[in-house]
Amino acid sequence: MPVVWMLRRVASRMLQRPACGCQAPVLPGRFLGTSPQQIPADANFHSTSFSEADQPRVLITGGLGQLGVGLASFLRKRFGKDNVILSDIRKPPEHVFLSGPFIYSDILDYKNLREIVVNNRVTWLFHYSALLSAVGEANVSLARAVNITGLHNVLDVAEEHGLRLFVPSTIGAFGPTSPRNPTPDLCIQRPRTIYGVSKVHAELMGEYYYYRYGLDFRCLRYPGIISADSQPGGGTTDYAVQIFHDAVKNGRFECNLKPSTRLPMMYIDDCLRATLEVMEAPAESLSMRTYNVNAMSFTPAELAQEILKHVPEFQITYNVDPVRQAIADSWPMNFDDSNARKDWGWKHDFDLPELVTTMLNFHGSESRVAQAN
Ligand SMILES: NC(=O)C1=CN([C@@H]2O[C@H](COP(=O)(O)OP(=O)(O)OC[C@H]3O[C@@H](n4cnc5c(N)ncnc54)[C@H](O)[C@@H]3O)[C@@H](O)[C@H]2O)C=CC1
Ligand SMILES: CC(=O)[C@H](N)C(=O)O
Repeated sequence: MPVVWMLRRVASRMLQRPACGCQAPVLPGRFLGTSPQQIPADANFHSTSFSEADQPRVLITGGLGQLGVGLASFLRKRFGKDNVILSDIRKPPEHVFLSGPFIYSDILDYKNLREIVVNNRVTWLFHYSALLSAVGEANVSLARAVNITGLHNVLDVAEEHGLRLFVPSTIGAFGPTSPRNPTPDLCIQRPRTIYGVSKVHAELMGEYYYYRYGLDFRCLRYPGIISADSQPGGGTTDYAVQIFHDAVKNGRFECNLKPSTRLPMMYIDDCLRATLEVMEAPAESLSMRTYNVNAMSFTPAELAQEILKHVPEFQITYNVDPVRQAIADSWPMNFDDSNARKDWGWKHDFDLPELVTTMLNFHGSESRVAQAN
């Protein structure tokens, strides 16, 4: 039986490997047993048009959070609607459900994940499921399960099926003993949150699978991401999203970080573009598998100053949350992303003034529509 199993593994690997163009792997990750559970495949998934046939087949885990829906829409424009499957453990809102393939996927259920990858011939996986920094501190055991055990499942499925795998890391993968201004790619990483610890683990495991098995693992350390049409999921940088909503709606905002707390930030359009660019970069251009990416860096006071230029009556007050403040005080103030710029040509489009104009325009037009209705 072990001989049959080994042959099956070798054959399936020969068929799967070309998708990423990596070295042949050395050892299998997990036993490929049969699963009693069948997920009915959505008819949409099989209706790939001729022109879409040689595009990557993408799965996004944890896709209903702040970033996943935007990523799906961005990738669908590039690869075709039916080639990008959004997944999560939550029920999608109607507009998301109607916008393209959606499937239930719990990353803690290894067989379920494997079945989705196999049934839909997935070739690229964007692993977005996670508990963020503040939520993670409030529920350490769940954060450990989702961010660490879940990652192990994803790594094994990706390795077994020859996927190209993107896992986002974060400025939170650094800690108080890291150089903070600026923080380079390679330096001391001793984070003090379960979120940060799990992300350092993800970076190291992904790189280990790359060197050991040839897994095409790619990882960006995102700064705080600012988006207009999606809510943040419980992080330390959330204030920089909420402030725009409150400025337009109420003309005031209560900030849970001190006015002088400087953190690296990025507008979502830059974040999604960076993610696709690193996934499409030729393997030989990547001197590393985990890169810092950055756009801007500001404090709540500086952000409020910029908003005041557009909303003269805007007022900011401070009611500091000690948990979030302690986390922010241990994170980078400025992020050195020179390796990403050098290796695969990373360049951001949005600085603070463009960010503020774009965010206020979005919320302004939303509130005008609401008033008109
Ligand atoms: N939003 C940001 O500012 C930043 C995000 N990142 C990373 O980007 C990724 C996406 O971030 P967001 O969209 O902001 O996160 P989010 O917290 O908004 O969404 C995470 C999603 O994971 C899902 N999830 C939780 N448990 C799951 C499970 N067992 N199986 C499947 N899905 C599960 C949740 O339902 C949620 O929809 C995360 O890995 C995060 O660490 C990194 C740095 C900055
Ligand atoms: C920067 C992040 O990783 C996230 N937004 C958080 O604040 O936890």
